[in-house]
Amino acid sequence: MTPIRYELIKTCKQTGARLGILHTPHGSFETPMFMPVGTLATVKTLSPEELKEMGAGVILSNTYHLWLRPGHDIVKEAGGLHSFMNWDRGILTDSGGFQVFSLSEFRRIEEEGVYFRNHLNGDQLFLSPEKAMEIQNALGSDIMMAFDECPPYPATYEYMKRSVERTSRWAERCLKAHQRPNEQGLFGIVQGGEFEDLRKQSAQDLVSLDFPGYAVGGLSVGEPKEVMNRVLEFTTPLLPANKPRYLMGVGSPDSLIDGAIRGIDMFDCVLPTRIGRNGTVMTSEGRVVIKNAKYARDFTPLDPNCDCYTCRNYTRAYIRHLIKCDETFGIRLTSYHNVYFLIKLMEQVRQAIREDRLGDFREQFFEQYGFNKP
Ligand SMILES: CNc1nc2c(CCNCC3CCCCC3)c3nc(N)[nH]c(=O)c3cc2[nH]1
Repeated sequence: MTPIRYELIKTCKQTGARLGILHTPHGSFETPMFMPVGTLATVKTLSPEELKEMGAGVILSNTYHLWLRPGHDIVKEAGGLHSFMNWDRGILTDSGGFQVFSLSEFRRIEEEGVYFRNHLNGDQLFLSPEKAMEIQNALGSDIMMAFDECPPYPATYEYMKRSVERTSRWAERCLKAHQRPNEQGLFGIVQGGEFEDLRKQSAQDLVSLDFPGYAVGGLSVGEPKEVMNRVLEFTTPLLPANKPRYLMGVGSPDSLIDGAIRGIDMFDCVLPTRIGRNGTVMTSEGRVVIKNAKYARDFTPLDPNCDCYTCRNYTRAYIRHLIKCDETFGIRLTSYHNVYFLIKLMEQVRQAIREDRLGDFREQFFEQYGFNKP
């Protein structure tokens, strides 16, 4: 029996968003949830204790990166990723498909797999469904992702159709290569771009293989937000209501709320730590670029409505000073706040679902954050 189980608690009467619990071998966590990204076996600058205190449940890592460095064999020898990085809650690993397309040039896609260059030293590499499963098996993640192609945006219908069919064949090969289905859950990834019939074909192919969970891939690749929302509107209903739905690579606060409203349960995004590293923070009143001179004598917290460690103890002026001086403590404070902000945003989304008012919450949040400003 699969170690991953989704429990639907209730549906928001105002929007249709779902409140659920994701049960994993490393704990049970409420959804909708935001999953911090820990590419190289660390959520950059933050400790596991800090992640726990802010309420992180599942974090992400990646087949491609850990295969290259330190090597999945070393992680396996350490007893798997949980012990290697001292994280005893949930871990989801992406299959490397996306990274091959986003990090590497000169790639060649064949039926057997993808030939590409190591983005660190230019060596020729080959990744396949079987190889991606071997690596994720060694990493010991609670949730593995099928090896897929995330096509570029935009792509022609013909290209997208061939890609969807190959991704479905690759998903089947992943299932066959799955060595420990009772210990690790494997999610299928729905592709098809913005073409409704291809999304339907992809979803039907994958649902017929009965995965414990499904991801909506191929989005947040440069398409307008209206396109993403439209694709979600006709894709999530194709997925079983009793299985978790993961929207890959999303995202900004508005996209998290709009994704939850369209039936998504799980999100991941590098945004909080990535923009945090250049001193940009998400606050309840919109983005703050802390290097801006206007904060030089601003002795208030990053976000007046935030109770995180950073906002309780430090001022904008101090954090601006650290970031401008390239002091490491500065990016720790901004990263902590940004991850905390998205995790707490999802707590507010879950509370709004409990009280059947996620539509009202969306209005109020968008207004305060400034998403509705023309
Ligand atoms: C940012 N937009 C976006 N990301 C996508 C991703 C990556 C999701 N994030 C994974 C982390 C990235 C950093 C390292 C750790 C794993 C996608 N992944 C896959 N496999 N397929 C997609 O269609 C797919 C589509 C995506 N769109």
